[in-house]
Amino acid sequence: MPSTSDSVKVAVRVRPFNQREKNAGSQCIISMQDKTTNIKNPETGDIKSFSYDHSYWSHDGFKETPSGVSEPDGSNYADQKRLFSDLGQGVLDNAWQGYNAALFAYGQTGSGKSYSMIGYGANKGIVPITCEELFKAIDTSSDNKKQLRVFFSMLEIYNEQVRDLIVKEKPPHGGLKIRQNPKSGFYVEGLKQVPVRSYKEIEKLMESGTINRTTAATNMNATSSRSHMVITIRFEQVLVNDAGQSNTRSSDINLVDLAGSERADSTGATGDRLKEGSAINQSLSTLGNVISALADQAMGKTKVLVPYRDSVLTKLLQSALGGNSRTIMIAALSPADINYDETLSTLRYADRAKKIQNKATVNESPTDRLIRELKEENARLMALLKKQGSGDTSDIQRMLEDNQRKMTDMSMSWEQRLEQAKREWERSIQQSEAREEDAAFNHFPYISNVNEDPQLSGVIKHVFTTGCTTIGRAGPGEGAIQLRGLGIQPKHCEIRTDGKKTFITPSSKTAAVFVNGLKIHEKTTLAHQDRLKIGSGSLFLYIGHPCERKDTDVSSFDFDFFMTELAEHDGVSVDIATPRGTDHGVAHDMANRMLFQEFVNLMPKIAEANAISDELKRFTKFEPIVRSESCHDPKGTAPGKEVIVRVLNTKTKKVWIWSTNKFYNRKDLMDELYLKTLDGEHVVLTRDKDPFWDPVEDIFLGSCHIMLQSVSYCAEIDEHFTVHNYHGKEEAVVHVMLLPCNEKGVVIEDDVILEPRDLVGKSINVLCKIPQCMSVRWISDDNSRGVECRFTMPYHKPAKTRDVWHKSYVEFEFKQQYSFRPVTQQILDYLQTNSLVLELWGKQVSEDQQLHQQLHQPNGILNGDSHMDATSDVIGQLKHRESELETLRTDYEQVRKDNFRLKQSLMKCEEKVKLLETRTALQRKNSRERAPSVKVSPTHGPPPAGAESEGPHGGLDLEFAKALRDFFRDVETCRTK
Ligand SMILES: Nc1ncnc2c1ncn2[C@@H]1O[C@H](COP(=O)(O)OP(=O)(O)OP(=O)(O)O)[C@@H](O)[C@H]1O
Repeated sequence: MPSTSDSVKVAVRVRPFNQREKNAGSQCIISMQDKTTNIKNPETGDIKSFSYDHSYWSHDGFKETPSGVSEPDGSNYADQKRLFSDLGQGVLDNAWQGYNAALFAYGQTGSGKSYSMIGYGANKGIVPITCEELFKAIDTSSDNKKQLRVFFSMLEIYNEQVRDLIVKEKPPHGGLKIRQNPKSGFYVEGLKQVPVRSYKEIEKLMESGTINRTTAATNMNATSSRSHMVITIRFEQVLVNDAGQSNTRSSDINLVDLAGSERADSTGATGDRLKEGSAINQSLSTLGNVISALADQAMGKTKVLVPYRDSVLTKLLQSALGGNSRTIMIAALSPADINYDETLSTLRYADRAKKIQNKATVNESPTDRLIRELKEENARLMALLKKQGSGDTSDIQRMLEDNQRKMTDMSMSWEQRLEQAKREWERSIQQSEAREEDAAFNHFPYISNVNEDPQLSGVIKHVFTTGCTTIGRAGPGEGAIQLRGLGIQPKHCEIRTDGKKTFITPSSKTAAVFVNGLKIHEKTTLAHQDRLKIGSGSLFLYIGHPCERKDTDVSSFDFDFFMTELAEHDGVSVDIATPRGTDHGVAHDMANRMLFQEFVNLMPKIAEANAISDELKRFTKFEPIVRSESCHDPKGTAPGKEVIVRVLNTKTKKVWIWSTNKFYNRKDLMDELYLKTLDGEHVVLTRDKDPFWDPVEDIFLGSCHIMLQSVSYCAEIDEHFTVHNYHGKEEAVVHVMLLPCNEKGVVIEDDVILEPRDLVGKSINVLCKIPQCMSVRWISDDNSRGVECRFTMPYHKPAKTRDVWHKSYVEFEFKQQYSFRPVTQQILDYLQTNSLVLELWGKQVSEDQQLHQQLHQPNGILNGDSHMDATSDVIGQLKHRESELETLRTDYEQVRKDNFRLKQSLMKCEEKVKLLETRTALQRKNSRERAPSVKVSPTHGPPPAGAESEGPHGGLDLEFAKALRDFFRDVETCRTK
């Protein structure tokens, strides 16, 4: 069979700026010459260059034809046609020759993967063009002796579960199973492979697959950027010779749109004790590991283990990566400076991938031989089944059924298979056609879904005919739209239209409905192109009555638009996104734009986490905060800002501060937990696996700046300073004294000097006192919080006051003497231009301590109405502890039983040994007394054949042999246990 050794072909493509990047005034950091791609570090100006098989410039230099196709404007702009002729055509040629082919798109969310693979509107991507061209070639093929067959399948991998996108129904619990065939490798059991006759049919299947994907994504709270989509086109050429023998040449073309690469590795979550826990990105990180291992192998490293088995994606694509396939990878790049880190990591990833060597073989064999092989395989499996007896044979049974199905398929004529598929699929395809026709979008107002992935936007539409429509989680009924997204209540809101006007009304105070970024509480009129957010993440664009639709272009109302609008209503843009051209310089300007982007990306995830917490009754509230570094900076002018997440347990009142990376990691785990609950699993988590829980920690509450200039003049400071928190709000008032003193710490009054320079070479002594802190907001009623002050006097070690608990008027009674000896000009300069930063830190009692306190407080937790809240809180915690204890008890009980059984077996064995010893001695004695011609049974091992019929004492020998056998079996059982 012909085979070729080929390295993976790699192409990179840079897209135009998106609206958000344009609004932020982004700079393009990518440039290309021929096959080389360069990236510029926006902060240092350093340039790194990479060379690939193709470098596609699609950033600018294009014009749009009247039909909406982007074409080069006399420039080197790489359009969709060029990508197809460079990459897609090769895939097709390979398929005709019988080679497997694979095409991957890799890159961060929104970098243009789907644009290259699937395309948008008139700009069709490689997948549709390849399918279209395949059918064009099939239709013009004049070879009558060849039968050409095409099969289509489409699946999605999310959270290591496989879903068939062609099937509307929910996949079985845990998703479709991955099985391994000793010859053909891994495959998805029960995945529909639909025989198709035309490109039109593929288009319909892709359309319905996209609807299924969108519905699943909204129901499961899974944005598509977290899932992988694999489309497989199987192309078979069956050649029948004059003698009627047929030969099948086949090719699997795998077209893979990968999840956004920004979360490919969990290193970002360093420092989080649960960083290894999540499976959501397992496929993507394993893909990276597989590519690295294969690249190492290609560079001559030996003993490299390629971890294909570590994820669903890499199992399914084993042949595409280092196996029997010709493979192409498209790395999609954002041009914007704010995405520098991510784009650089994509370029590095692509650089590694190009080293991989594949060994593609033509898949060709006589059909009869394929059937014969399947029959032989089944005969072998049957034999195995018999041998296995009553053991677990489900895997063998499944393989047998699978082979049987393949044989039936092969023996059916192509026409019969098409007919069967037609019957199966036509109804559902017709239904979706009918739905569109019936929808009457042209006559009535409607809402159209908006998704993070533009491919999934505008896929689901709900029309409002005159009257009232209820929206909610409750089952569909007359005049009802069922939405299952997060934070949607059974009856969430209603939309009423009277033929001219449309109104939306939330059904309760707690039902979250936002119109154009603003939360509404009462009946609100909707206007054409209004943006709706229902619950915590279901986004829709409202399309008004036909008479209102003056502007029909809705392309600008994408996910970004929604998020930016919501963020602006939260006051985010004003605070953190300083407009370009302000006096902070380019670096600061970029930092602000990055911060704004990070905040906007974080907001919807925070809303989802809050909704999950509500639904799972975890009493945890997440809040994004922009932390200014000036809080900790002695000059108070540090421009740096950082987005962090404040986490509050509303029951225990414990607070944590998480980095955004830690939050994203925990959010993955929350998503997994939520999915399990949706699947009907009752999950009891111990604390060490709980994404909502962490041990208590000290919390930075705020700081105040005390100018040190007075110290350099030996002037006293005795003032009350306001401690401001991250929001700039008053957190407490602290009384601080910096009093000039002598070396013994005795305060010197009225000895201010006029010229600090005179102090050079001498000493400054200062007594620092922090007597009290007042109006501390942090202190709660439940006696579980305390505070302390921390600061670092310049040129001295960090210091802190004592911690004081449960009081909002705190007496620290702190006193410490500091000396600057000898005073240098440098010290004086520092004192004259800097401040002492006094930080107020919140302390928290651990939950276990709190529980203990509550149990032992004078009135006891179980008495009195005033303790109701504390009581239910403690009872909740006790129940949780009890369930953990119960799990441990069950485990312990199991181990104890096993132990008991083992001991019993051992005792039995010992008894048998004794019995056997006695019998052996008796037998020896007997045989000595008998005639010497009588055979003696061996003392070890089973008796020889025919021993039962020997002599008058055969019965005793038999019993003896049986006892021996039992003995050996028991010893064996003990050993294996
Ligand atoms: N070459 C291009 N020319 C014009 N527009 C492009 C190009 N590439 C991408 N875009 C636009 O950028 C946006 C994001 O692209 P796309 O949806 O393909 O990203 P993605 O990487 O697939 O994102 P996701 O991970 O969410 O699926 C889309 O609006 C798309 O139209």
